[in-house]
Amino acid sequence: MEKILEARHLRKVFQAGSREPLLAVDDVSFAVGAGEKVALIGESGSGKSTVAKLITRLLAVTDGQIFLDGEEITRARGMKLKQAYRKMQMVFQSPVDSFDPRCTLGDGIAESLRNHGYAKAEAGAETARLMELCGLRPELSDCYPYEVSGGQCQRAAIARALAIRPKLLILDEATSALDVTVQAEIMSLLNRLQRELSMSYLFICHDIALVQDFCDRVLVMHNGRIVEEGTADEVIRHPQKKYTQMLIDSVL
Ligand SMILES: Nc1ncnc2c1ncn2[C@@H]1O[C@H](COP(=O)(O)OP(=O)(O)OP(=O)(O)O)[C@@H](O)[C@H]1O
Repeated sequence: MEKILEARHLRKVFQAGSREPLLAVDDVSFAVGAGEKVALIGESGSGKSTVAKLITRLLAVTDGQIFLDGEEITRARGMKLKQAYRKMQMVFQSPVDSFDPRCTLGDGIAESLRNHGYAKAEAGAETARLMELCGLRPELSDCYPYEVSGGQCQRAAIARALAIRPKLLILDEATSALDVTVQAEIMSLLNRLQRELSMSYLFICHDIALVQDFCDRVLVMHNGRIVEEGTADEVIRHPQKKYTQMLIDSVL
């Protein structure tokens, strides 16, 4: 399978003032294939978000390499990083915070399109199409982030991430702040979008039950390392590590 993302031996050490250095990510290697949905799970503090931030270049790696669609982006900056963001987008846990509170949802999505070369009129039409694709009524385009529900705002954040047709979507606890029904709606939206647009997902969450029917492969993270890997069924039915069993017991 063609690889859209490859992380090789990633390491991240946080060094804050006089405190002991903290090894948050320790020799993490994995790949995400084209069209593949991979889950990265683990308890709070295991290093999942740090991995996401290293891959999206929001944090600099201490060591290791990152390849996106065959090209190394480990230290990409400027134009090269902008080009990488055309292929990879991220959706965060708190959709309201990821939008500018002074802009409507429609403006937020259109801005992303404009940043990537769309003319104003085209951006308006494409925003409407994306909102429809993500199950949002057109009139919500004029709402501010704090005027809509968490689920609607997360759909808008997904619409914005899709604006430039990325090959890879990194979702960091993207449904964790939503109640169970809305969570299920967003998972079903993500499933539909994946089928229609053949994207790859790196789905980061602490809840193994959520990814059970959704992801092709599961990576289990503990203390900064990937300790187990397999299909969701393999990992859930035959966990190899006590830690994975504990994660399963806590939710299933
Ligand atoms: N900017 C930072 N500076 C110092 N330490 C950090 C920083 N970001 C994260 N850490 C530490 O790195 C470790 C891993 O954190 P990380 O947020 O990646 O875990 P996580 O698995 O995503 O947890 P959560 O789901 O709670 O976000 C934790 O011990 C955390 O306190």
